[in-house]
Amino acid sequence: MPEARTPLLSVENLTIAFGGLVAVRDFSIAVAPGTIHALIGPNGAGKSTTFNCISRLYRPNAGRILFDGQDITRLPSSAMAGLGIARSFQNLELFNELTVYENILIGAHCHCGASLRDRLSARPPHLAAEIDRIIERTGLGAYRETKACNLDFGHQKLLELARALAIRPRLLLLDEPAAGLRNREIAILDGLLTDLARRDGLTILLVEHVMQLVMSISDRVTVLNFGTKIAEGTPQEVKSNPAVVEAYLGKETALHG
Ligand SMILES: Nc1ncnc2c1ncn2[C@@H]1O[C@H](COP(=O)(O)OP(=O)(O)OP(=O)(O)O)[C@@H](O)[C@H]1O
Repeated sequence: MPEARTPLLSVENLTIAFGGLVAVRDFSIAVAPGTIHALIGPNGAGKSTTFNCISRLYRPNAGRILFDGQDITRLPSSAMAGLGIARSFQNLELFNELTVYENILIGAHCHCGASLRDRLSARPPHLAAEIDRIIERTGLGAYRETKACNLDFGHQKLLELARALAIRPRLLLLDEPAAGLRNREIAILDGLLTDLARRDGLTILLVEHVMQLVMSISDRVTVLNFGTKIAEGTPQEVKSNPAVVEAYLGKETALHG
């Protein structure tokens, strides 16, 4: 059972406040290697804040974050890629004037700390083959030389995911990867994420509102409400949990993905 394995990522008793507002309180989560774990909850529940603590953009007031047994709570966000932690953002963070290939190339070079220009000019052949594999896998084959700004929204989202994959992560943190996607694109994302976890053994933690995707791909689901964990379990367990249904009251249909 995946749940019994030593977690790749553990968040222990995380608390973070903005002024007087406690955004996340005493929150813990354990993400087993090779699994897909979803973090869900109503708007303002603290999901992105938790993500920002894990990827070291925010500094928690209390608690610990362990990656593969190493305490990363005080490490800078710039150290994450080197450890094998990649993330995508809710608001896309692409280089609009660069092509699909170049955006992924920059992701692939992120370990080396070189300038943007150096990263673009250094094109070792082994990387080219790897980037082309990522481009094909993420369904961007027809857009290799297209500038990011000329892609439609769905393909821009896939490009963000492709760039995250280029760092060869062990842990992928995805902030609302399905937001704004059409059903057909969600189906592609579903297949891709499932394949990355099942075939490549990648560990994925995602924040997502699209319940159709969450319920389809997740091994475990953790539910936050008002900064506090209110439920955790398999998609089926979480879906029928009264506290979860109540948190989503008025939005119950959103849970039946
Ligand atoms: N940088 C910040 N400064 C002040 N308050 C913040 C900051 N970031 C988040 N918050 C507050 O913390 C709470 C949790 O916000 P957060 O964005 O983590 O929720 P969320 O679950 O990701 O919501 P959504 O699903 O709408 O993205 C909210 O009340 C929000 O206003």
